[in-house]
Amino acid sequence: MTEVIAVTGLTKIYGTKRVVDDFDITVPRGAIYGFLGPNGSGKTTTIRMLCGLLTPDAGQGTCLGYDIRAQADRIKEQVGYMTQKFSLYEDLSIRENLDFIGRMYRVRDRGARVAAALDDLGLANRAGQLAGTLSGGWKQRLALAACLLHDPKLLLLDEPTAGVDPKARRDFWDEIRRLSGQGVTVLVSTHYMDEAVQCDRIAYIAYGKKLIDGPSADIPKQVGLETWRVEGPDLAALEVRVKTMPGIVQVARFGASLHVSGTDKQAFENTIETLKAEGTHRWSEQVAGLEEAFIYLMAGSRDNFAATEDKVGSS
Ligand SMILES: Nc1ncnc2c1ncn2[C@@H]1O[C@H](COP(=O)(O)OP(=O)(O)OP(=O)(O)O)[C@@H](O)[C@H]1O
Repeated sequence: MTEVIAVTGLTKIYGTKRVVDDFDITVPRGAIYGFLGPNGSGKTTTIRMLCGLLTPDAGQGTCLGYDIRAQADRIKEQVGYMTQKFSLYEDLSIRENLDFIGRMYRVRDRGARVAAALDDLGLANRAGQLAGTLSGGWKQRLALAACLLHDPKLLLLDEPTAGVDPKARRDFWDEIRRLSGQGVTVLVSTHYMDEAVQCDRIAYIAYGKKLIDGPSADIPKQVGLETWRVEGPDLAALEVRVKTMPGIVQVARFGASLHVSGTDKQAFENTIETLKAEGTHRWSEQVAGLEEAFIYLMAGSRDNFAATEDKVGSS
């Protein structure tokens, strides 16, 4: 099986809200697939339908070769799911938590597996410490270790490093890369650019619909940003002025330069010509990268939950 997830038409409706709307996705084995999108856009609901925790209102397909409707229990056994909030027991010790998860999944050689996980984590000498006393970064490493105990073939990570410092995020991603290298497939929802750039493929979701999907390298093209880089004096003042000019949809600071982007080719190029003619700054055309595309997508995203509530309220 080369496709770990293959679903079409996935839909979930709560009341009058289609929180996931006709969602298709194919995830190849070993891929790191990023789910990007604003709050309330349906990422968690999608993940929960894929792993058999939630029954879709429409749609069909397979996850790990099992039917997402008829064989949800089989899927749950083989998936590692790390939820947004720390879901282990804060008043159990680190070892007790791992042992409990091992029992739940009926892990063979549980004692040895837990000991190995503690060693891998570097927590063997703190195994008796209560999980609730760990820092955010350590809690997240423990949660990852717990959801790996039963050797899942698919990892579903829902904003796994929210609120975790950059160093701990990097360590976490080193581990994810290592797992992916071993053939574990990873689906991860994220709001962070440094996580998005780690993904092989990206799907961008808003209002429950998938708007963009493809290999990370293709995303900037799909977003359709034209970008110029500008260097020179007083970039702060230039930034304020350029933002209001016709055809400009984004001005982002990259070190000692600005990246100025537009989507309407004609209007954008007219404005760039006007600015270049001023002769005060150095302008060079730039191939838009994932960073610009990510900033553009996330900046254009209102909180979908609030937006939906507005719509409901005003109707
Ligand atoms: N059990 C439920 N009952 C009613 N509405 C729900 C339920 N679960 C989710 N929703 C709504 O569905 C929408 C999508 O929520 P979901 O948590 O899937 O989004 P998300 O993209 O994961 O957001 P976030 O990044 O904030 O976690 C939201 O408007 C949410 O309020």
